[in-house]
Amino acid sequence: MQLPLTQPGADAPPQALSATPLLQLAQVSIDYPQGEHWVRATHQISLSVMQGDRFVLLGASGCGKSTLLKAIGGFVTPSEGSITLAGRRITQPGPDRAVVFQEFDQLPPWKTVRENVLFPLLAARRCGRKEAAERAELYLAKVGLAKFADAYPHQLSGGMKQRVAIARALAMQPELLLMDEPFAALDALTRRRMQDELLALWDEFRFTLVFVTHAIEEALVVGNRIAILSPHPGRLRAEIDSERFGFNNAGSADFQATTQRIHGLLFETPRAAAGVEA
Ligand SMILES: Nc1ncnc2c1ncn2[C@@H]1O[C@H](COP(=O)(O)OP(=O)(O)OP(=O)(O)O)[C@@H](O)[C@H]1O
Repeated sequence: MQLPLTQPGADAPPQALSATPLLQLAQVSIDYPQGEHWVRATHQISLSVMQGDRFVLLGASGCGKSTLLKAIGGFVTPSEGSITLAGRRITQPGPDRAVVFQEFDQLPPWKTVRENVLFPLLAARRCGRKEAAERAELYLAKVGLAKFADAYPHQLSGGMKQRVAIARALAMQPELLLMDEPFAALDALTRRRMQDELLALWDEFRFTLVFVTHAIEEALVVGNRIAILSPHPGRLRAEIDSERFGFNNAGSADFQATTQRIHGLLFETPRAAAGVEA
């Protein structure tokens, strides 16, 4: 069976043809200084993310996924190319992009769960105090943590901390939710549950997500589109439409075949990737 792959630089998938991309990366290269030299982390990557996409950046360790996400967040400046959000060039971090990281220590430990969600809302003047309080209650309830609003991060499990980070990010009602391997440090059962909960939140709020992972199955389940990056430096190898995959068909022949093909693309085994090489 042939995968619905598009080659790098090819047109966007059919459902998006008439829409304007929310996020656009055009020929983005990023270099880091290393001694007297520069090391290229990503090379001329072009991508378009549509409103409501669950867009996954998938690649092996060191291929530049986090670097690309940091550049979208405005924390890293590309050496060439441009990144635009709703037509505006990204040059610095802003409250229109909320980030959830992998690390459990992303929540200030001296603030309660409620304060953790409230603080960025107030600091960014995203809304007034009353609305901020209402948003904090709403999103904490949505991630199942209403009863823990007065707890401190050290009193929570890893999964609960990630739920707070997600509530904090969603409460900002950002144009883009950026997630950098948010579930990678969780045990397998919790990880799966968190993926499920994230999809349920997306069903309700339809935010636009850019999600970094190195796990093929996670990419297929979470994403509706997947960009596959090759390593050293990271280049766009292929783009996959993964809308049809979910937990309900994770054992299917189609799912397994797609997993194998992606594996071939990631690790450049020509046979496995036959017919879908970029
Ligand atoms: N601050 C930095 N300074 C110098 N080099 C860096 C820096 N951050 C990342 N790099 C280099 O850039 C390349 C891409 O790193 P990056 O963390 O983006 O990859 P990744 O795909 O997210 O990897 P992983 O899945 O292991 O987190 C690597 O070679 C890394 O060593």
